Amino acid sequence: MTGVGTTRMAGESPHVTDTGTRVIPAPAVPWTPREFEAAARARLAPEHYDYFAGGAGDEVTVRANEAAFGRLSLVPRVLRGAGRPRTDVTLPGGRAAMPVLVAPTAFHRLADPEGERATARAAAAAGTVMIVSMASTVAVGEVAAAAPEATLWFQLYVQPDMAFTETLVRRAEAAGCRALVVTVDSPARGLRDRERRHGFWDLPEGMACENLRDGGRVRPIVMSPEISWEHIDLLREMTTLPIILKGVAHPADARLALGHGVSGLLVSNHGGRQLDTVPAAVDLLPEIVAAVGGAVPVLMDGGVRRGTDVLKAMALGAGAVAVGRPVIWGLAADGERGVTRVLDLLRSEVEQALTLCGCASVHDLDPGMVRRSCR
Ligand SMILES: Cc1cc2nc3c(=O)[nH]c(=O)nc-3n(C[C@H](O)[C@H](O)[C@H](O)COP(=O)(O)O)c2cc1C
Ligand SMILES: CC(C)CC(=O)C(=O)O
Repeated sequence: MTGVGTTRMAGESPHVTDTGTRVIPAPAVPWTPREFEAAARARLAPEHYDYFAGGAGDEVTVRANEAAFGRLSLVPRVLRGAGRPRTDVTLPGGRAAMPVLVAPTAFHRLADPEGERATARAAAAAGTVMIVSMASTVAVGEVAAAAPEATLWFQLYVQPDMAFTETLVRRAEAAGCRALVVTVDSPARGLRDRERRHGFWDLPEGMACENLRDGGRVRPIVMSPEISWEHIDLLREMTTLPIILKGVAHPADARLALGHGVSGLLVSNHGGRQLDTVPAAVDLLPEIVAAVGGAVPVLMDGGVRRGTDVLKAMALGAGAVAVGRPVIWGLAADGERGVTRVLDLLRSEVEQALTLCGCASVHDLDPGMVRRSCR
């Protein structure tokens, strides 16, 4: 007889097979962040599911991000009497109750009519940071108004028209955003076959990138190969907000960034959506952490799906992690409630994994608790 757990969700009835094994049927409500994907897929138009799920090229990096966590093992410590662990962290833009942030992702109204408003309310309920995408389908000021308790950071693609970039920065400041996350891995848009196959180029009628409004029109997002460190210097002069560079992958760039007044780095390959065959984000992390030498916090995103993934990244030196697709899946599956549940699952998994590792907080994690296995 295999006891699979003591809690059951409404509507579930364990039954016994003729071999005597107790079977719990697939839950009506997803129990893990990964299980939300199927629920979301069932509700999304195929072209929108593929936009959210897909990546660049052969999606080598999309797969690598999750697979790399599977190749890392956690080695717990015992008998430390650590008690119930704390999960809160201090970040450049303030504190968060958990080390899992909402990564910037575009077009939330494709997933739920409330769009980014719903995501922000769920992030506020979880006490975590939502990084609002510049390509949000609700203007950042309205996101802030819908979730006054939320801690928001604003993600920016520097626009070659620096006067308009300044307009975007002022909109983020006026909305109360506490940091700017400047995405630097996008001098061009990634080559995404799934989007091309569907001919997914535009948002449906009545939906737009609301932050890009300029008079009577909505500007297109320009991804320009002309953007350079000079633009980061201009941004640094433009605002007192902490600047976090998102998408740094090479340790040489991490070292360069330190000379440009940044308050943090977010190691990321854009969820495998920009340059395909970039290494898994968690595999890039140790070299970047070493290059930065503690000068600024290093965050990471890409492939985080479990509390144990969060611990692995933090043991390797991340100050926090962010999740992209799991939040989208929660939003598409069940709106604000779905995002709340995804974040709550991740928070409780982090707490449980810290307990099992003998840690009183994320500060007790260290690289010696992570091993690379040959799987
Ligand atoms: C549908 C989608 C839209 C995204 N939009 C943006 C964006 O507007 N700006 C940005 O910097 N990154 C964007 N990203 C990348 C995420 O911020 C993040 O790097 C990535 O999703 C992390 O990987 P994960 O989805 O495996 O958690 C997007 C990712 C996805 C999946
Ligand atoms: C609208 C896009 C620029 C958003 C993005 O970064 C992405 O789809 O990965």
